[in-house]
Amino acid sequence: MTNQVKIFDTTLRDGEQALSASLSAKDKLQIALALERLGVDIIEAGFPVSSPGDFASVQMIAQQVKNATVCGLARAVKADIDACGQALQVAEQFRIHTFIATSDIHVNAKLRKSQDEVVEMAVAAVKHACRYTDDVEFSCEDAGRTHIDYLCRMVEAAIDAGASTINIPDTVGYTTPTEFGGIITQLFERVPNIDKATISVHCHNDLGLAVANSLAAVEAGARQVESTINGIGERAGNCALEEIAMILQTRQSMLGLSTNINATEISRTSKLVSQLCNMPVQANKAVVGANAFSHSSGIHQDGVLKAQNTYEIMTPESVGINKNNLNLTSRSGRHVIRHRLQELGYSDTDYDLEAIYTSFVQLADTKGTVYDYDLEALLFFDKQKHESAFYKLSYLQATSGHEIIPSATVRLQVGDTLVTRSATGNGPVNAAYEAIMDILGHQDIEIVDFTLDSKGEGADALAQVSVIAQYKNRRFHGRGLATDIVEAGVNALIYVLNNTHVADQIDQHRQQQDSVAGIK
Ligand SMILES: CC(=O)SCCNC(=O)CCNC(=O)[C@H](O)C(C)(C)COP(=O)(O)OP(=O)(O)OC[C@H]1O[C@@H](n2cnc3c(N)ncnc32)[C@H](O)[C@@H]1OP(=O)(O)O
Ligand SMILES: CC(C)C(=O)C(=O)O
Ligand SMILES: [Mg+2]
Repeated sequence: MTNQVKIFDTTLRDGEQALSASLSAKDKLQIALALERLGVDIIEAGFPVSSPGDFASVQMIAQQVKNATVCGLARAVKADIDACGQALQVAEQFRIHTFIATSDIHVNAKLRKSQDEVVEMAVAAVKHACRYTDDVEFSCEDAGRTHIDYLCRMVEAAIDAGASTINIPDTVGYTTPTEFGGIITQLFERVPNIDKATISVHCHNDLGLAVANSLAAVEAGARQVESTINGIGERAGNCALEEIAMILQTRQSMLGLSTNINATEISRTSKLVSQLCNMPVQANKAVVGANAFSHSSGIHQDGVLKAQNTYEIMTPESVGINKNNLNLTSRSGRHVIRHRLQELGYSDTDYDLEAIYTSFVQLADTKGTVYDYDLEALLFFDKQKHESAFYKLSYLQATSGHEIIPSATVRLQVGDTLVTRSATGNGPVNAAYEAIMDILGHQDIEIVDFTLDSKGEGADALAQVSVIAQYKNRRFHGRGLATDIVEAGVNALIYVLNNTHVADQIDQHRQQQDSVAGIK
């Protein structure tokens, strides 16, 4: 048996089933090309019979993707298989995936057929699909709840009919790893022609076991895993591609298995899918969550600073993330504070670590995460910081709507002077930001993250904007809250500007001290 596990991606088919808004053909193509770069073996691009739009996007993907097999789904129905064959035939390599349910509950209640009739439909479907291609996959829907004798009978019949891949789905995420691995073992033991097909698994996550069940199946001999980026899919989703791929890579010496996945593309692909599908990734999601490579507690941060593998079983770089993240929170300790201050250019003699640490813990208790600026402010100006804001909003008017150019007028108090500017932009927030940048004389401030949240429920919720900006070599965080989204955005930027202003003062102060001490 081969040690190579094929990765079958069904983000565009099972994943898409779970989206509140369908993806456009252009979005689907963009995802398919990202999956190709990621190195998946098979891309299930859609269900061509379901709509003319799906047919067209499967066809477009089949035309453009060259380095993966493009696949389409079809019920055990001639018209579905014909639609699949027609959409896919332009591809360099394609697969028809046909399926029918095999559990008693589905056969009786949903299909309303006898078991014999269902076997006949499956065999006829596989044979019909083989008229288009040798690469035919057959799935026993709800295999996880199918009686093992009937499952063995169905698998044998489908292989005899010409299926080269047999997929065993746990359609409703009902099984447990030992149980699911046991089903795969029994198929290998009891189906006489099993060696003529690749055994695949397709696990859903209703009990949070999709990845564990897929792994158990692979350990029992399955050599294809069906999965989706970020685990999106029907209900609680499917086996997360990035998780199973990183399990096989990280534990390769124990499992002895490999895939064609280029793991350094994982982060980028995850972000693309999350953005186009409008499905945020939870911060603590394995491999791709914002916190997957963040360390927040002092003991861990100390460990990671001494040796990264104390708390990292894979590197962020291995999945395409630049660097791990050491969050400064009230759980942090002195080692990480000293490390961060060193990164910001301060040497041990510039500050009293014990005094800074005491103020830091107090600030972190009230603020949550402490950013670079906050840390520096503790060194110099903390107390005065907010009392004497250098920039204050004095007036804001923004206009936006359908078919008008968004514009904004902003009046800022800059020290003792009032300055007013107007600008246009691609939206009212952008226009207001342009006006502010004009007031500042286009200082070198880059907005690297802009997050808008609603605080409260319903349309009258408050808008909270969080902005992270890069200024010189530091990152500044600002938050703004208002009933108006534009005002919240402007408040967040002004918060940042006041911090950059203080940072400039700190720099001047340090330069003066250095020159007094005779340092160039
Ligand atoms: C587990 C899975 O994820 S399976 C894939 C699920 N994905 C989708 O359903 C998305 C695409 N589906 C669609 O666009 C539509 O459901 C279509 C075009 C396939 C069918 O639409 P309709 O003809 O209107 O049927 P509808 O969806 O209401 O009902 C499904 C019919 O297919 C039958 N059916 C379900 N699965 C299969 C199968 N694998 N093979 C044959 N018939 C099947 C059902 O028994 C039902 O038949 P009935 O009309 O005789 O009762
Ligand atoms: C069509 C099949 C493979 C499926 O999505 C499932 O059973 O969950
Ligand atoms: Mg599914």
